[in-house]
Amino acid sequence: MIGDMVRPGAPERIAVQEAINRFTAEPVLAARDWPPFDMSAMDGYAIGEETLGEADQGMLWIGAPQYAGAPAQQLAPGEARPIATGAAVPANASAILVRERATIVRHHLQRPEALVAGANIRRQGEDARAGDKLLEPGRCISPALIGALCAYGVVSMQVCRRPRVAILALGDELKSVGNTLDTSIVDSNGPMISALLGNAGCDVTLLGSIRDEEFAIASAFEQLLRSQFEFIVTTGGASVGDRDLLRPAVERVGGDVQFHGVHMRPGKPVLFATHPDGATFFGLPGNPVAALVGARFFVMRAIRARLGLDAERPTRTFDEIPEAGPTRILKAMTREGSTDDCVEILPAQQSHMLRPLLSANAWVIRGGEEPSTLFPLFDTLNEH
Ligand SMILES: Nc1nc2c(c(=O)[nH]1)N[C@H]1C(S)=C(S)[C@@H](COP(=O)(O)OP(=O)(O)OC[C@H]3O[C@@H](n4cnc5c(N)ncnc54)[C@H](O)[C@@H]3O)O[C@H]1N2
Ligand code: MOO
Repeated sequence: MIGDMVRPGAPERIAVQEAINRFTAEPVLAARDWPPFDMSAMDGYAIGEETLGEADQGMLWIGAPQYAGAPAQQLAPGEARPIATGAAVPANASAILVRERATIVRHHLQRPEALVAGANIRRQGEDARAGDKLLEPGRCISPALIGALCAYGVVSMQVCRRPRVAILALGDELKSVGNTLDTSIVDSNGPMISALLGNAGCDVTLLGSIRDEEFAIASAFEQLLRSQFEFIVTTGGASVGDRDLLRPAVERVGGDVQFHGVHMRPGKPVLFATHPDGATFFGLPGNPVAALVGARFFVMRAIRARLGLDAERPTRTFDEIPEAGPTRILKAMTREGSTDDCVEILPAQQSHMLRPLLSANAWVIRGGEEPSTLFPLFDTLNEH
């Protein structure tokens, strides 16, 4: 449902150097050939066709060196031209003799052993041709892709705008990190969700906490809607207590609740709402692991849709017969190889227990009449 209700965002054009971890919104084409000209692959001597045969007693005179960045003139008859790696190869040169194989006698190159035509020459366009389609939409730009695109002459590209996300923690009891007494509750969810979504490429504004008052929460929402945040993510106040005021506040500002409550643990009270102005609300439960699960699986599903990406696929599906009852999302540790025996469900799965997160690297999703599946701890989006 989330995937159908969140649309891909508008693209923007950015410089290739700025594109790390951004997602392409349109195909990216090579702007020129690579290599852009016939180029020497070695430091050595450019030699003409007539010198390719067996070594003989003849000698070639040594011309002026050809360095990278200089245009290449034709070889003269009987010339062997010193050439640097990356330098343009003269049009009538047939091969490059590597420097270590060259025998120089009185400023002349002794005719070399037989060389194959084209030896040590990188041909223009052998890696990419101008106009080749390099990337489809929805590709994450990695450091390697930045290097390749620069070489292929790409200067800028259309990428998805970063999703703009506001994060607000609900709860009278919450204090920000560093401003706590021993008995205070630290707003740990805000920084955690901010880190998770920031890491996934979102433009995140972390707002801190707000007291449990419907009017105050609704006014904060009004302001966020006016500021055109696309995603308003809250934690806490999502359940059924007297002071759980998320839902009435969302409805007060015109939010349309699509679902509130999911048959799963942790994360049961999660809320998803849309707003006629285009914003999306996620109300995540206050219990820290429930908040993490909600951000990891529900908010990230929306972020994927917003970036034009498909739903995430599990890294593994188990043969296991599903249990009855709610879907369980279990912190797990996988070891190299990930065979059945290598997936350990960690102890202490309650949604206030953070200790298993110190070693977990995966989630096992079990129950809900589906085969059990395995997902990495975070959806970094990078492999797609
Ligand atoms: N009668 C029922 N009670 C509860 C139900 C239920 O179905 N019926 N569901 C339980 C489940 S499951 C969850 S999860 C929690 C979620 O409740 P809320 O979303 O309303 O969260 P709060 O009550 O505000 O807080 C719960 C817990 O989490 C701590 N918290 C809250 N915000 C933060 C934060 N930003 N950082 C760290 N910790 C936070 C808060 O202090 C509470 O200890 O409801 C159950 N109850
Ligand atoms: O589902 Mo609550 O999310 O158990 O902690």
